[in-house]
Amino acid sequence: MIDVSGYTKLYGDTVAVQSLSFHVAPGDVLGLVGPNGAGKTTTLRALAGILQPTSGSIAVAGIDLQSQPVAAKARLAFIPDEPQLFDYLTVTEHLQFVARLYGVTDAAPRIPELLEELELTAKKDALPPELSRGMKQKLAIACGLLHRPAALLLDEPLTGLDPVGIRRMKETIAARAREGTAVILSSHLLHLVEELCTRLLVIRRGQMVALGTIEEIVSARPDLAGRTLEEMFIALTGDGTSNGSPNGLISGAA
Ligand SMILES: Nc1ncnc2c1ncn2[C@@H]1O[C@H](COP(=O)(O)OP(=O)(O)OP(=O)(O)O)[C@@H](O)[C@H]1O
Repeated sequence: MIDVSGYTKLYGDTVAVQSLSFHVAPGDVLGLVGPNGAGKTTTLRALAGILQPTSGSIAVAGIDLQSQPVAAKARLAFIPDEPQLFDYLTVTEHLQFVARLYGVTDAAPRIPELLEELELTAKKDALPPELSRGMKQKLAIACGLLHRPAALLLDEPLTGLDPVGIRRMKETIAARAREGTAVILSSHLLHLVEELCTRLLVIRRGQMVALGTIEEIVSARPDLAGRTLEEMFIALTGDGTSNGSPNGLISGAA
């Protein structure tokens, strides 16, 4: 569903991401984790078609993002960590606008369903400046889900949500995966990653250091057995990793 091959991104002389290759199948939730500056946002923005790769290729639902950008983008949704909304459109108008952009034919019943799922019904006529940070985040996610994307890209999706909102958001993400959406979730919240993700992609300084299920990663690094995800993260991304070569840590690469 999402295929990345040799993705590399340079900013001038800075190598932000180097030769990243991975696959996310329908129903998979891939946790993209790494320290600050590791290249997670750069990777998500490339997958969303916002950043052009320096080299490599990306396909969504079998459609090449560089040669057919509009068709590929029509199959995905990218929810950035900062919600991008229109100040003069109400909550409902946002969804109606997105429905027209993406040609969603059943928007009339879908919009109230999504507003209910994301607990926005009471705010359906509000403008973004009247919404809290968490409500803005929920609206951005509702807009992303309206066209039933085949690939869902989420950058820190829980920012600003209250405990009930967090639980509902986790259910929303898990429900989309059960329906066959390929999900990539980038977060520093390792408990979220552990709970929702079927596989992990750990990057450090733009390079992949581990890919696979936790079991696959542990089988490539037996010294990580019995460790918490936080301890694994520190061992995989710290400067003093015990086995030296980052490439030796990669497991289950697609
Ligand atoms: N527009 C840009 N111009 C130059 N360098 C950039 C630009 N955007 C990102 N970088 C650099 O690319 C590298 C990867 O940054 P990126 O934002 O992808 O990291 P990240 O993993 O998302 O970090 P964080 O967890 O802090 O959000 C960093 O070294 C960063 O300084």
